[in-house]
Amino acid sequence: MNYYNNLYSKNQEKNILLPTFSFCSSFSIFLSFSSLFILTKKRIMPLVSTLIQKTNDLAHPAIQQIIQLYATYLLPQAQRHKNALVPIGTIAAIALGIYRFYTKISRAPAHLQHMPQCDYFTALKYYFTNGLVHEYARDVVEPIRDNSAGVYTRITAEGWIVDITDPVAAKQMLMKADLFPKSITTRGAKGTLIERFVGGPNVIFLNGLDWKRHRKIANPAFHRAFPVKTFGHLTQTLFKVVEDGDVDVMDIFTRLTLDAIGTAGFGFNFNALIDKHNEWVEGYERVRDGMMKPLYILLPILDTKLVHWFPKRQEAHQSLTNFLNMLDKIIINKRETIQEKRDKQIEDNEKDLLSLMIESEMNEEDGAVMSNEELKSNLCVFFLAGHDTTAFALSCAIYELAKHPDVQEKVRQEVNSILGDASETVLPTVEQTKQMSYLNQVMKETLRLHAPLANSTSRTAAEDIELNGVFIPKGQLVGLDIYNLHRNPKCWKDPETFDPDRFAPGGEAEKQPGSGLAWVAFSNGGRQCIGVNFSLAQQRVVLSMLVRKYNFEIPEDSIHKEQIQKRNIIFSMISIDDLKIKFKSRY
Ligand code: HEM
Repeated sequence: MNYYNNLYSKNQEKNILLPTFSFCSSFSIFLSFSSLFILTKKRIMPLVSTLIQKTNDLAHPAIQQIIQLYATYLLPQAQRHKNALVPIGTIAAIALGIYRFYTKISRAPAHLQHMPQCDYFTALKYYFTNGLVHEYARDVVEPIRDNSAGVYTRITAEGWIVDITDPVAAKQMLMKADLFPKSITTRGAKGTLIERFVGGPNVIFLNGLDWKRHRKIANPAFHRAFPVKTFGHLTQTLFKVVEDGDVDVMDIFTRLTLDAIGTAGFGFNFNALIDKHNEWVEGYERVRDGMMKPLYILLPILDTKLVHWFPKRQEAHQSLTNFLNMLDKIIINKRETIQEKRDKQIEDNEKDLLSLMIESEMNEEDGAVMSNEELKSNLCVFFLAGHDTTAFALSCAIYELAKHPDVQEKVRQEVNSILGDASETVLPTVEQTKQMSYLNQVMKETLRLHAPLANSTSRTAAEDIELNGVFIPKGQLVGLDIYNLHRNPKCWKDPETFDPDRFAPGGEAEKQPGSGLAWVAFSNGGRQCIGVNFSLAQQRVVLSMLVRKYNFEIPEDSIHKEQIQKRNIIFSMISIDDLKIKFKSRY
């Protein structure tokens, strides 16, 4: 643990707040010296002129403008009226101080200057204003990606990170999980909303032996849980809620996936599809929305010691406490019922993930266990990682089907050939969904263009290492830029075009250059998404039932007509505002 703490503190030195403090102190010193010079009035003019010239050569255009103003208007005045020296000197000192501040924080640290860097302020603006993903990619990342080894650096709230957009480098990183442990900076500061929800001991953030123990207990649950009946019933409920006309797909799929993860995760029905204003749904939304506020990530003290100043924030904390208390009770009850059923040898059909994890722990021969606290923390991350992501994937799939009527019809024909074309609702079985190969291609191509996680969580290089020939120093934060890797023209022909045939047998996806990884929607290697099959099964059931029941079109006045307007939210998750699709019943 000490080892990770050392890496942590090393990374913290690169946090964006620290240069601010260092600026304040160096600026004060600078100001004192300049004032001293000015007050003694000794040969001040030649010194000022030299400084101006030197700074002007190096400075950013904005600073150059300030210097030009100073040299054109203020300096001549100063030469005429000697009394004006003090204020003018102070302005000069401030301008130079700003320049120093700018260069100090906006340039990547020396050990990263051998790789391309994203513009600092553009990156910050994107982060804090929930910027549009495609604009950021087009203006900032693409020029860097296409003219480099696909390894670049950018600033984030965690500090300077090295991001990967190249398939070979991606493979090198993902296949050496031990050399790239998860960074603990991602968890958030102690006591914040984020940290209380997902920062506990769970499979997403743990490393080493603890991670292995969690994964060992959770893996069997995810290999056995294919609750297709649950997914089918929820889709039937969705049919009752949706009316013909413009449907906000993000809204309905977020509600459906919330009910799915509640029911299939730990046997709790949020009832979000039927009643989206009930206390549990609204409570969960308060927590989710609260976690997306960058201000509290940047200034965690507002979320902890000073939280009593912010009543809305307190409400979010209270909702989280209610949710965590509810999970505590569920876990205790589940342990008791499972033990009872074991004693009476009663078999359940579709078991939830929590039951399967408790059973897998009971079956462990080498005695690996998970405490109730650990079980709870894992349920929280299954929640966060599993429900918005799948809702996003479903929404984008329906969008692409609406945009490409030929693909929509081909999927419908395939599904009808398996489930029958009678005008009635049919719940597919696991076996039937596995036969839907074209639907599967559509899902994969959707996840390529619209990966719900635009970036992986950050890792920390455990030693000096090279990625695709680029040197990465020990202790450096590293991550996958999934969005820009999935659109890398070195891997994909016409990467912006939606083409499910890329994933046909023998298609482009199977013929990737080198031995890299160009499709990593669920990551890969030891730390691949544990919920991949759970999510894919859910998508197959929901999409196959929807294409049989409805035709889809993009409304004429949609802001997404040409391209989905995706926004960066938190943890590199992406959201879409107001994505409406026209639904028309077929029966
Ligand atoms: C379309 C849906 C989903 C996508 C695109 C997705 C994507 C990902 C990605 C990219 C990672 C790797 C993150 C990293 O290494 O930084 C990941 C990890 C993970 N995902 Fe998912 N996920 C999805 C659904 C789910 C579901 C349904 C669950 C659980 C119910 C889940 C649980 C997890 C967990 C626990 C991890 C961490 C695994 C580990 O580190 O051992 N995900 N997911």
